[in-house]
Formats: sequence, structure tokens, C-alpha cells
Amino acid sequence: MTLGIIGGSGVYRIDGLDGAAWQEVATPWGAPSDAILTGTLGGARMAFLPRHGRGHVHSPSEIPYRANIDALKRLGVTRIVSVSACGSFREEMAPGDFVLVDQFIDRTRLRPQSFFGTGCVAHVSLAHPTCPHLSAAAAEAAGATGVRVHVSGTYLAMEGPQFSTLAESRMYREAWGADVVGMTAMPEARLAREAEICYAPVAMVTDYDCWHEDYGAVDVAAVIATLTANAEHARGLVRGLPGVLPEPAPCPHNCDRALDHAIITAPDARDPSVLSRLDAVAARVL
Ligand SMILES: CSC[C@H]1O[C@H](OP(=O)(O)O)[C@H](O)[C@@H]1O
Ligand SMILES: Nc1ncnc2[nH]cnc12
Repeated sequence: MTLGIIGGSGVYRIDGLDGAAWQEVATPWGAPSDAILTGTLGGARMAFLPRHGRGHVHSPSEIPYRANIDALKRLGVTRIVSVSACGSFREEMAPGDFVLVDQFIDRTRLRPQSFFGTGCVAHVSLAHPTCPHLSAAAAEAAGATGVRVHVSGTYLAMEGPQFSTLAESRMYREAWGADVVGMTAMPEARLAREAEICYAPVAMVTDYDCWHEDYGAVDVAAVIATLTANAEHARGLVRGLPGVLPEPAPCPHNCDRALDHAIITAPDARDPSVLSRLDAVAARVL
């Protein structure tokens, strides 16, 4: 049972791991974003992956999301807390606050969305795309750092890499009811569900995108300035997690059994070469 942490912009390593080592992991989906930092923290085994790679080399559209989730699964990860910078569409979700995202509107369009496909077709439920059990633990660990935490929020996943136009920002906020906006938590959440890994996305609000009349339009400098000012809260969240993690499997929300009734391709019609790529993510059911 290993806890996975995926770090977003500004979060390229975690400190304080005993026995820390960067491990290269090969996957059938290519190389992950970077090597994975493994070790133990507060008695819990941890695996940390910087989503953009150290030095921030992968753009949101080009992050190898499938390789990342597959690699974490290969290392025995059963739960992932992901950390992302995001813009806010709500006055009360202010820069510096943390939001436990529990719903998504997915506008990404250039990224592979699934481990499955021709040769082995599967349909998992995404009605509740995050793990409430793990999110509650993340909220507790975050709250203990003193940061303001919002326990629910809808994340608009955009393709990027450009930030939104004003018309888009207003539409996401007013017509679509999104709370925060980012470029990376999808398809990560979809893939974690297919891989039967509990997933809890923590969005760190860095800006008001471009809709708020009292603030200028977001830019990278503003995002990094807010992230830097909040780095200690992010570090505290990770440090606090081992002490508040719920019991390991079985997950009361069935995240660890998401594939139980999902694969529809008849056993004798499944393509062996496709199945071999699923050796980690779908090992339990294949
Ligand atoms: C550096 S601003 C845009 C960047 O910030 C968010 O990143 P991450 O989710 O990796 O923290 C957003 O999704 C973009 O990737
Ligand atoms: N306003 C914004 N839009 C998209 N991604 C972001 N990441 C941080 N702020 C963002």
C-alpha cells in the first residue's frame, strides 16, 4: 500500500522522505514525466511524481498521463493525492485557498483519455470521479496547516497552454457553474479510476483567472508568486497525510473495484497485445 503524490506547477519534489531514492519506471505507455521519488514518511510508503517533470519540461497537453498512472500502479500505489495550481471563478475561493475538487467538466481534447480501446473495451463510472474518503483525509491534513480549505468544487479542465479568453472565463463561471479552472487534473482522474486507484485532487487557488474586475488577467508570474507564498501549506499537507489516512482497501466508495463490471469485450475477442499493455492497471480483473 503506497500513497502516491502527484505534484503540479511549483511542486517538483517533496522533502523529509526516509530512504529517498529517484526510481526510473518503464511502462507500456512510454516513460512517465520523470523518475519517481520513493521513500517513507511518518511510517507510510510514498511515491512522488512531478507531473511536469523536474524543471517543468512537459506542457499540460504533452504530459504522459497514462504512463504516469501506470508507473504509480506498478510501484504499488493504491491512493493518489494530486496537487495542482488553479484559477478561481468564486470570490470566496481566494488565492491561497485549497479546494478539494469533487467534480469535473472536461474540455481537454488532445490527450489520450483511456487505457482501454479496440481489443479490450471498458466503461467505468465517472459519476463521482474522486474518492470522498481520501479527499476527507486530504482536507484534514490541509486544514491542519492553517490554510483555508473548501471541501467541494467543480474543476473545469481546459486544454491550454494559453489561459482562457474573457468570454470563456465568464461562460465557465456564470453559465457552466465551474468553481476552479486548470489544465492538468484531466485525464489524470479518468485514468486513476480505470486503474482502480483512489484519487483526491487538491487545487491550490493561485488567481482569479481573468473574469474578476478588481484583478488583472492571470499570468505565470502571479501563479508562481502565490504558489511560493503557499509552499509551506503544500509541504504541510503532504507531511500530515500519513497521520490521517483512512484504513487501506477495501475503499468504501469502490474505487479499488472500478473495473468489476466495466470490461465489455468478450474474453475470446480480446486482443492479447492490448491485454499485455494492461498488465499493471487491470491485473486484478484480467
Ligand atoms: C503555471 S500556470 C498554468 C499551469 O498551472 C496549472 O498547473 P498544475 O496543474 O500542473 O499545477 C495548470 O493546470 C497549468 O498546467
Ligand atoms: N487561471 C488559470 N487557468 C488555467 N490554469 C491555471 N493554473 C493556475 N491558474 C490557472
